[in-house]
Amino acid sequence: MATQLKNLSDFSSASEIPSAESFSFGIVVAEWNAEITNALYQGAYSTLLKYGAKPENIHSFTVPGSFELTTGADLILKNKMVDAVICLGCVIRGETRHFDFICDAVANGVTNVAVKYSKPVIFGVLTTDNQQQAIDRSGGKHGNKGDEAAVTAIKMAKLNETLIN
Ligand SMILES: Nc1c(NC[C@H](O)[C@H](O)[C@H](O)CO)[nH]c(=O)[nH]c1=O
Ligand SMILES: CC(=O)[C@@H](O)COP(=O)(O)O
Repeated sequence: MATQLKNLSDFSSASEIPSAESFSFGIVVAEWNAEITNALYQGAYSTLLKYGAKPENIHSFTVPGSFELTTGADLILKNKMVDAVICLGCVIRGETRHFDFICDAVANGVTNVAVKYSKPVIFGVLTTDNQQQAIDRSGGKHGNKGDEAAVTAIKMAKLNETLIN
């Protein structure tokens, strides 16, 4: 698996990460699998602060499940002046095909919201076969996808700023 070859929190050799000081962010977090999504949120929030974001410029909200992340992101961009939205969730496969429908809906949904508002909407959603894979990617041995989502949001906000000006 690709993630096993890359730590989600290792940016030591990554391209330069811009300062987040001038940017505002929305974070929308799914309540399903809260012990995982709370860890993703802590990773994302702390990473934004690490690269200079101001607490007052980080607007955080929760939604019931990952399926609602699309609507959450849309409502944030409709009502808040932010430079990027980070969507955090954890979808763990069950016995039925419900997993597939949620994952497809969220991936396509957040992409459509990003295009609708011409703003970066980051897919920080774990889509795993079991709980252990989610634990490993929310602060475990493979790092924290929340960290990765925050860095992606900073880089995309900078790109947007560069291309607008
Ligand atoms: N099973 C998981 C869900 N299911 C709930 C859906 O996301 C949605 O809230 C419901 O279908 C009502 O629209 N959500 C997750 O985030 N993770 C899961 O594993
Ligand atoms: C991803 C889901 O919705 C899943 O947790 C639901 O479990 P099941 O497919 O066994 O109903």
